[in-house]
Amino acid sequence: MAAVDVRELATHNSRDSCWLAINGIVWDVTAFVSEHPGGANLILKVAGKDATEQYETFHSPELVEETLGLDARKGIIDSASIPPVDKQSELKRQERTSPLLSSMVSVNDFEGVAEKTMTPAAWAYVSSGADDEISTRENGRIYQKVFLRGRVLRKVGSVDCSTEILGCKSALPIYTSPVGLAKLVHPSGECAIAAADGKEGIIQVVNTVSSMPIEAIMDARVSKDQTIFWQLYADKDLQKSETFIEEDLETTVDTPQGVGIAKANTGFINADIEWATIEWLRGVTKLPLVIKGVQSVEDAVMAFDHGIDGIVLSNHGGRSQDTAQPPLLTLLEINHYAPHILDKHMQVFVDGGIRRGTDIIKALALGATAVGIGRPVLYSMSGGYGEYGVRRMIQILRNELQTNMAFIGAKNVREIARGMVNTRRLEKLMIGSVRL
Ligand code: HEM
Ligand SMILES: Cc1cc2nc3c(=O)[nH]c(=O)nc-3n(C[C@H](O)[C@H](O)[C@H](O)COP(=O)(O)O)c2cc1C
Repeated sequence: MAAVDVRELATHNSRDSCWLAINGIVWDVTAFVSEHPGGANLILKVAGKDATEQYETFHSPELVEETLGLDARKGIIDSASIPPVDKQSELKRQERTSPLLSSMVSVNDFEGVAEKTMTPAAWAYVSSGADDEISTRENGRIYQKVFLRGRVLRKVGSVDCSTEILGCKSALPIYTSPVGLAKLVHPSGECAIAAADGKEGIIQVVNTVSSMPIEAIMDARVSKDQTIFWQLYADKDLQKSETFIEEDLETTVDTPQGVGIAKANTGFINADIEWATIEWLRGVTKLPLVIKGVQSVEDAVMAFDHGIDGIVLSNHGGRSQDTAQPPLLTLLEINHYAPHILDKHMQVFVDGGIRRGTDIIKALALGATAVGIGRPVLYSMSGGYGEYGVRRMIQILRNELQTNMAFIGAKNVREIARGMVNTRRLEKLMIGSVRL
């Protein structure tokens, strides 16, 4: 490849002619600028420059080639002439300014560290919700409106929190939800989560647009038997998704897997997913299928009738549509209008605002198999804590869950029963009638 002079690169700094250097290679992105799913401005800010640091904050190394193709390469640049960013010393600075991990005693403690140590852009990206952030707030608040009804004199002895999620063993009825761009928070990104989850015996859900390559995440597992679930954002070109599932998911990835499917609106993502797409997916893979983002009892019943293996009641942490109802309320709807779908072939998962062991008990009492933890995963790896922070966060939840299961009179997760929660204050918030 031809050598490109840094001064020449600098002249291609506009929408009309836009070049970037990434890891020493110069790319012509002129045709791509206005199609960039992250927005044209992000690219234009680094036009004519070495964009490696900004690019790597959001993307895996191979994405540029996959997206633009080799023809978009203009040549090689001597990236040694560009002063490197010392990521290790930045991490050391964060470690020095963060409190001792042992002083973190509740999941919410990590949020305070994250706010102080994350860059303003990362903090805004992770902590924010859509519009007025009403759903983000209400997701958590709703758990405070449910009261526990413990049973006494039940000889609980030692409490066993383990369960099975889609046929895979999990030490706790929790999993880490897919959270994009973990690398924004810690250089090990999703690899730190994989290692922490493996050591604590829980399952990680990884999304299509993870910030670390899937191979690196798989290598970060503690053993080949560690389960990872994969979330698929179906491509506009369904054939691409089919090839991905057949070639990458079922062959490269060699442990028991789940596939999740989510609907969203950015660039390459297929926003036309319908129930027929689910039938297509069922034909493409024998892996368990989970639909994430179910927000009504009507759709929960549709999923059940389509033979889906699991649903995640979720409004994506209030990040998509503001004022979407809290997932716990959707779970209550299912209890009220369609209890026949609980405890059958389809498992129900819930996420959004879960921060306490008692929150987990409340969701399980209403029929959830397990709950997803989103933002706390990223908060707990901030401040330079990485894998150790995520482990501490999981351990805090485990301790709270064990203690509260003993209080409530349940020695294992199957003994957490509907009668152990009083949901009276929520019932007036629930929709008055539905047509199923
Ligand atoms: C030529 C270089 C680039 C290519 C080919 C590219 C490609 C893409 C693609 C395909 C997506 C969709 C999601 C994904 O697959 O990750 C995306 C999203 C995004 N990109 Fe880039 N990108 C480039 C450079 C950059 C740069 C330099 C930045 C930041 C300064 C950036 C920031 C983002 C952000 C913030 C998103 C949205 C992520 C989300 O909402 O989940 N990209 N980009
Ligand atoms: C930074 C960030 C990125 C996320 N990215 C995705 C994603 O790519 N796909 C998805 O289905 N959900 C995504 N979510 C939503 C989470 O999977 C989860 O549903 C939500 O965060 C749960 O709420 P909580 O953060 O209150 O625990 C993201 C959440 C955050 C905070």
